[in-house]
Amino acid sequence: MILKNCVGLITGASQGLGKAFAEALLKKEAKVVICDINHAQGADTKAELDQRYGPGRTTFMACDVTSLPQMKDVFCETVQMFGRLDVLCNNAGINNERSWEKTISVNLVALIQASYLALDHMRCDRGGHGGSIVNVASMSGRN
Ligand SMILES: NC(=O)c1ccc[n+]([C@@H]2O[C@H](COP(=O)([O-])OP(=O)(O)OC[C@H]3O[C@@H](n4cnc5c(N)ncnc54)[C@H](O)[C@@H]3O)[C@@H](O)[C@H]2O)c1
Ligand SMILES: CC[C@@H](O)/C=C/C=C\C[C@@H](O)/C=C/C=C/C=C\[C@@H](O)CCCC(=O)O
Repeated sequence: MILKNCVGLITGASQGLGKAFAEALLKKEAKVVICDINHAQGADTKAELDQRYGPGRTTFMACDVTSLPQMKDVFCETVQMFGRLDVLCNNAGINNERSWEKTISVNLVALIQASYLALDHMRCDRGGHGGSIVNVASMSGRN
């Protein structure tokens, strides 16, 4: 898949699978926005990816995916900074057995909200270029 100069936004990408997805896009010469609730880890990861893949290709935006105003800002800043959005990866997820409401809010509601926001920027009839939305799930979701 040709991703050169494409722009990907990955939620929960300060560490773990999200960080690995960011690296996969950077290796294909895309630009990446990593957004995460963990400011310190996000800043460290941006610095590490800048060193590995060159400056100006990775941006960190601190946000809580369950906050619609924060997510609206993340999408607007992404397009202002890089001029386009081609890939959204809804990766942020938690496994909080003490609060099923919070788990549903992060793993499901935020994913749907972010997907609608992405469509606003990707839709060809609204000035976008189309794009792809990748949702990360779990076998736990089947049980
Ligand atoms: N690791 C596994 O074995 C596994 C298995 C099945 C599914 N998954 C799914 O893969 C995804 C990534 O998992 P991982 O193992 O890399 O997890 P991880 O805990 O290492 O990383 C998740 C990231 O999401 C961020 N995050 C959490 N809540 C957030 C919020 N409200 N707003 C913004 N960012 C938030 C965290 O700060 C963290 O950086 C998750 O959706 C998880 O459910 C992982
Ligand atoms: C229970 C694992 C998964 O459903 C939820 C993950 C939520 C947050 C990510 C991270 O903090 C924890 C990951 C833990 C993974 C544990 C075991 C995995 O090997 C399970 C793989 C099967 C699957 O859930 O798809």
